[in-house]
Amino acid sequence: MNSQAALANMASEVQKRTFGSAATHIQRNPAYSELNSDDVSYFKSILGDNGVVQDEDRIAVANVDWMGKYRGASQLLLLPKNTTEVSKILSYCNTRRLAVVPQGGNTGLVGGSVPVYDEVIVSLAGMDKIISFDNVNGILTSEAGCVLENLSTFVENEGFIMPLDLGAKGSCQIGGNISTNAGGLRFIRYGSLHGNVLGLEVVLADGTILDMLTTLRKDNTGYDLKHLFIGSEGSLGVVTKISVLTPAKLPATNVAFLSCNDYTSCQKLLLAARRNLGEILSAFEFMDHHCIDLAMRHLEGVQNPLPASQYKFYVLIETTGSDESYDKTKLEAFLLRSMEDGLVSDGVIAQDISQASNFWRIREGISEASVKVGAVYKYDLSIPVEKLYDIVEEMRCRLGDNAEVLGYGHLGDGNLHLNILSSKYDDSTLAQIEPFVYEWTSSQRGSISAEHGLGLMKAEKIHYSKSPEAVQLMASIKKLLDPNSILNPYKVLPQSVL
Ligand SMILES: O=C(O)CC[C@@H](O)C(=O)O
Ligand SMILES: [Zn+2]
Repeated sequence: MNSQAALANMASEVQKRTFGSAATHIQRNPAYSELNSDDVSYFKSILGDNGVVQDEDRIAVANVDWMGKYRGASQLLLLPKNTTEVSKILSYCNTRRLAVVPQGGNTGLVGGSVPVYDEVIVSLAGMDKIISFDNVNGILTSEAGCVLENLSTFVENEGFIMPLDLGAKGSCQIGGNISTNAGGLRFIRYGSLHGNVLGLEVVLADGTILDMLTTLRKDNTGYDLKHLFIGSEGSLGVVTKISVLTPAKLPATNVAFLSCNDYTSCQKLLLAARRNLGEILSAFEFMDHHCIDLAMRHLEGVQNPLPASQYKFYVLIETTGSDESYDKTKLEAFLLRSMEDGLVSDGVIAQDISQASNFWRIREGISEASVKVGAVYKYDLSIPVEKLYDIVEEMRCRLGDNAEVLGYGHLGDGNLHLNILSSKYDDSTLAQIEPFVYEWTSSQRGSISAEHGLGLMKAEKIHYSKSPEAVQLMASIKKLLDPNSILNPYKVLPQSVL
């Protein structure tokens, strides 16, 4: 097969295997070169044989996302061990016009971390060293490929915690977390990575190493450029080192698992929790009963904390503070009062770590359980809390028996995860969901990507949440930093503006 025919074949294969409206009409950009044997030799000369992976099985793993939904056709996986090697890779790819996908733990949900066509995959997995920890100020500096859970364990041994926690912590990498501006379960208490990341080292598309790796809390010297890279999904540069502010670890954590009879009660409970638990409130997560049913069906070893009856909604509340008995008494009093006020129908406070882990396993495991069913359409929306559940109900009406619709997420942050489970991916189901879900979110002035990014899935949908002027400005920034558009192509921004 000649190379043109091979590419055409690859394109149609990618379209067949990659599901989602965004992917189906994007053509491979002909401006990109095709990889040749000289390129491979060059990469071997800088990375050694072990840093250049051509083994089909290993590349196959890196070509597909963890849901098995987005699949590229890359033939090359590179494993740099330091920033200089990343710089040499990008400088070469930029000159050669080879497109690149930076890859962290590949736990994303929007097809942002896998190739679309034959992009070279640059994995940060080999850059996983902790560089320093300032245990007076709680400032961690590390390479970007460190797995979040390893960093959590490290800082916890020092008496601190990571400001970020999420279900994928065992595989996701801090560089990927920062590149997607991951939100997660501690957002309500510690806020966004825009606030917690102090410094970054980033390699630009032409290989320039941009040293912004400060550990200062305050620094108003000019534009704060790191923010451009937090949440830009590897489309403006590759994050190679990070410094993060880690909050002190507090000794008392309590977790309650509650049920509510209706969504209005969940909202009122959130307000009551903010008022009554105040600064010790560290998580407020909600799930509808479809989520609990799914978790019980598909997660091994979990137990329903409230098995007596089926309730409509469940809420997980966590408090973290400095006084175990004071905090527990406060949470118990809050729970009792909420029951008297009719906001909570039933509830239980974890009596030990294993009960607390079971509560969290249910909440964190919903995403994992959702991909065991067949096909899952995932939407990650920011919507004003009072309207947040309306879209779940609208979707149920639209889809009827064709699908199971789940609503859960970080209620305390106004972030809904709308998951639609179906037996298989098909265009007719998709047509019932999109563009309605985006139009509806836009009509509420919500965001079509609260915390997962746009990736490939929503690159062409950005206009539902951003004005044409804002998108144009983003395109200008992309062209300035990556004029040959080699970094993570087809993602984040629509092709039409680039
Ligand atoms: O899979 C999803 O839709 C959500 C994943 C994650 O953000 C969560 O909060 O569990
Ligand atoms: Zn989430």
